[in-house]
Amino acid sequence: MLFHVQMEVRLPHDMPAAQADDIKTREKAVAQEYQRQGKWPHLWRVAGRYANISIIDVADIDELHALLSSLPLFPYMDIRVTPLARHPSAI
Ligand SMILES: O=C(O)C[C@H]1C=CC(=O)O1
Repeated sequence: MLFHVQMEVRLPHDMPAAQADDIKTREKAVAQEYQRQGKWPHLWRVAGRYANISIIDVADIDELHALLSSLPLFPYMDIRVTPLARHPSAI
């Protein structure tokens, strides 16, 4: 199943820089592992915002939730999910 996912990162302004850097380093490793597994085929930065638009390819909504909630930045992200169905005109 494909999901369009928009993630907006909102780190607390008073979070120490070292803690933020550690979370971002761990986030990158986890996100890249999901990409290697083929579960995260698209990851795009939204220009001008600390946000991304992603396509996630997983078996079902429970796996999607497990993936998203495993991300180190999960507690600091506003996440919007749109399930995608095949368009009848798509070739
Ligand atoms: O930077 C972001 O958009 C947030 C998050 C999503 C993947 C990743 O590596 O970081």
